[in-house]
Amino acid sequence: VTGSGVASPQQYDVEYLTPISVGTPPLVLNLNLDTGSSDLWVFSSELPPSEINGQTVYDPTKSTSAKKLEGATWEIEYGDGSSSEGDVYIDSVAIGDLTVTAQAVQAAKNVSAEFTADTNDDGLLGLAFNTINTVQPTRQKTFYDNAQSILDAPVFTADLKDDAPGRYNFGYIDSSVYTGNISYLPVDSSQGFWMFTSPGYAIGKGGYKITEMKGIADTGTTLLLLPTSVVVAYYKQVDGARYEGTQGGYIFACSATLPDFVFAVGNNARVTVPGKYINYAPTDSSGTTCFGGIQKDIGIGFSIFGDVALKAAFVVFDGPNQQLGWAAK
Ligand SMILES: O[C@H]1CN[C@@H](c2nc(-c3ccc(C(F)(F)F)cc3)no2)C1
Repeated sequence: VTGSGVASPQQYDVEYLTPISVGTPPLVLNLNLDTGSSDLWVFSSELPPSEINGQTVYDPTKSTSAKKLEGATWEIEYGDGSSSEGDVYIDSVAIGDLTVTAQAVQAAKNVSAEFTADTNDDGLLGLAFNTINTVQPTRQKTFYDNAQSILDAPVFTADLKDDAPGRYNFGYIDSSVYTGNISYLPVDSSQGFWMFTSPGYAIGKGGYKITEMKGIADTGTTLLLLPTSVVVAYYKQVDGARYEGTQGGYIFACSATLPDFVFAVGNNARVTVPGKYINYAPTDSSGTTCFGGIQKDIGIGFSIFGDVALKAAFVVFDGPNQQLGWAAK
């Protein structure tokens, strides 16, 4: 079995949403597929109406295949401080032709203001490792983990694009959407993430710099968060760029030319992030000052290769072999 879902960018590619069917009859929810977490949670009829603002809600009492997981609860907090919590139902979940009949669907009873404000996002579908699922007293498996036994190949791929629809594929590698070879790196899943180490980088036409960057492939994070030394070196190449505490990062004139950022995957493969992707978005409606797509990873404990980096590559997530594949496209 295989499955495929379109990944539609929201404004400024801040996140990508994929249509997922939940329950019987199938209810289509637009979920944020997040390789940096492992909970599948949805806006639900159990929320206070004040916390719903246009989202489609899952009502388990309307799904003939829903079964309450008695006594189970969950609560999660994301990197930006947003959060949600609720209870759990076992129900059918499908992405394209791929159906998992007994998937833990975490119904939200409360969501933080950031989620209420994100009107197109009906919830998240976590694609990291089961060990960081937050359901108590018994953690639940991710959609990908549940699907592995029926998938043609036990992998999923991410093909995110700059301001254009991309795709998440499950169970196969579509060789028509990437160029050259796929370079595989070992994954350290001990913290529950798709964590890998890039051995070095280059900035624009500059020389290659050997420096280990240990980070996670995280489709749910918008930007590319890197070690301070790398970020300082990058913005030294951008005239007028400066760190602006009140904005929370590096900013520059929107008219600035940004160099490409190249990171190594293994010892002889490279991913080139076009400078255009690193001119992330205006900081205000005047559009004179722009916010950088590369920022510091301070306080996280590792780097985060978010959408700014991932949309420059075709990425293969291979759980059973604990490896990440990277290809140009
Ligand atoms: O926690 C790490 C795991 N992956 C990253 C992630 N962050 C979000 C997120 C989505 C939507 C919102 C909101 F709508 F603005 F509230 C907030 C955070 N989704 O994945 C960070």
